[in-house]
Amino acid sequence: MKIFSAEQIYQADKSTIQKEKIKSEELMERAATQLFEWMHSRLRGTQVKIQLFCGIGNNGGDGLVLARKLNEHGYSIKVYVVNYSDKRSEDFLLNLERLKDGKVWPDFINEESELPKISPNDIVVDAIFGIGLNRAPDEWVGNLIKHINNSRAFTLSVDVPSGLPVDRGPWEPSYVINSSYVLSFQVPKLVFFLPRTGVYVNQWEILDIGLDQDYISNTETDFELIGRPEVLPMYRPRLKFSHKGNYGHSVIVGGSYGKIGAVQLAASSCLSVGSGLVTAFIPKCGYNSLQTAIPEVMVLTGSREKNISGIEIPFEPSVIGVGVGIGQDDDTISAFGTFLKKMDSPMVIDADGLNILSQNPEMLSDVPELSVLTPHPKELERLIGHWSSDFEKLEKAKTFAAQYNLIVVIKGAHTVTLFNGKGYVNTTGNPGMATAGSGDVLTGMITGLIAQGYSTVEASIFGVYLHGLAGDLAASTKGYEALKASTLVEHIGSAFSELFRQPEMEQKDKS
Ligand SMILES: NC(=O)C1=CN([C@@H]2O[C@H](COP(=O)(O)OP(=O)(O)OC[C@H]3O[C@@H](n4cnc5c(N)ncnc54)[C@H](OP(=O)(O)O)[C@@H]3O)[C@@H](O)[C@H]2O)[C@@H](O)CC1
Ligand SMILES: Nc1ncnc2c1ncn2[C@@H]1O[C@H](COP(=O)(O)OP(=O)(O)O)[C@@H](O)[C@H]1O
Ligand SMILES: [K+]
Repeated sequence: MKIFSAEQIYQADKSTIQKEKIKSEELMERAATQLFEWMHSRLRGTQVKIQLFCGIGNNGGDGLVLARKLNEHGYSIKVYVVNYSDKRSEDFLLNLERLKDGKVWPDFINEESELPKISPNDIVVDAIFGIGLNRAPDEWVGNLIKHINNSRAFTLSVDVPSGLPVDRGPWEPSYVINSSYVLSFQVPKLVFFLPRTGVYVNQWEILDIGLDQDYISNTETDFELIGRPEVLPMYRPRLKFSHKGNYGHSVIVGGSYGKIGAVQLAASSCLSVGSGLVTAFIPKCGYNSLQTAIPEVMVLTGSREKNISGIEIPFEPSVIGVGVGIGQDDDTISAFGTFLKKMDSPMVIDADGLNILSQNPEMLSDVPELSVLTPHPKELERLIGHWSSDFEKLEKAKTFAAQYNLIVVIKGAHTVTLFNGKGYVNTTGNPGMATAGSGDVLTGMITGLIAQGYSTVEASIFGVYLHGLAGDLAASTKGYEALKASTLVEHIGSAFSELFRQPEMEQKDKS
């Protein structure tokens, strides 16, 4: 699903109005009707107090239309207009009149007003600012936002949490609504998925308000949300008369004394994702444990006992995944540098492989183009330097990826894969995956997919999705805390099956 910028959403809006020959107020009515139906289908007339805080733009207009509809259906409502500017939008004004026609008179809140009482049992509708926010809210509006947050009432945000700009970080982090639920129009907003701004959004859902589909499909976006519909077409079915030679030979290079487990996890996930053959290249100390733990994996050892000091692979592998548990001994660093110089086909680089690159940036130009780098935020910071907002991070990482023609997978709650100026935002995964070794599993999975013929960018997007899905399936039986990286590996198979689960089967399961 495409993630639009605010500018593109306004364009979609315009294009819909022109094409359907409707007025903007009709689009607002359509949007707010969706909001109303969402609430009404859940509340079914329950007499809970609903406090609606409406700004003076179109987001506020949506709130006013919703208030009118709630009122018509007998809900107990209280409407406030947060009067932060004289520049009221036309559709706001029109709907203010319509609300008054229905004998609802809002209270106007300004700098002098007392803060209204909000009980934790109330429902707050947050329609103060939408995607039109273009500067920090004034202090008194910020204080109102803080007051709403402190009330602990269920807060339903219209389109976006008020105070959260959609194309940058907030000016003042405490002047943003902490939304219990965001009902966002037509397209998801990037800020919902980034670590510093996603925290304002507990849950979100898209309401289809029928914006122009032609515009949506013909418009290129900088970011795309990756769900099942996006990854299914990437899947490469296994053929009946195929053999292991058709699915590639992966090599996992890594490990050092005390960190052989990282290679074990990567090699075993590489096999589980379907690589035909897997060889691990490790220091001698890991030979027995690895051979014992995973009989399917072939093991090559370097000349040293405790670390890798030279990387020699006596055959032509389909792909190499390097770096997990490899450490940063001087001779490992120089072995890695020599190895990069020899290599010309794309590889996957993780963990200390990345740390070696950040400390020896001259090696970056030897990384084969289209290779995949899988940093967690700390590793990324070492590679690209500090950032002051998620947006700056993405820009810097994009520039870095473009400079070396690489794929950069920024791991986290919503892993973002960057390639060719575009970001692919993952939707699977859960906090149970914040556990030792889960990144090693991802490295093995991406490597194993490349071995089978997936392009490196597809392997990254698909691998990240499957990895998160395996995590979600694992969490559904193990919970978050008990989830271990090896449990992720065990669930890779069911993650594949889950991809092909039919909606009918899901329905049956529920009944
Ligand atoms: N296509 C769709 O998806 C549809 C969208 N719809 C809805 O429209 C919403 C966008 O509405 P919007 O453009 O009127 O902007 P909104 O967020 O209400 O802000 C109002 C104005 O406030 C101002 N302002 C900005 N920052 C400020 C600040 N800090 N302190 C004080 N003032 C500030 C700024 O005006 P300025 O003062 O800069 O001239 C701004 O224009 C969208 O989120 C959705 O809910 C639906 O109705 C139909 C279909
Ligand atoms: N809160 C979370 N939600 C979803 N996925 C997560 C979360 N925390 C971590 N992950 C995933 O788990 C993996 C952790 O990788 P990493 O930090 O490299 O772990 P390790 O170095 O221990 O192997 C990444 O793929 C990341 O996306
Ligand atoms: K809002």
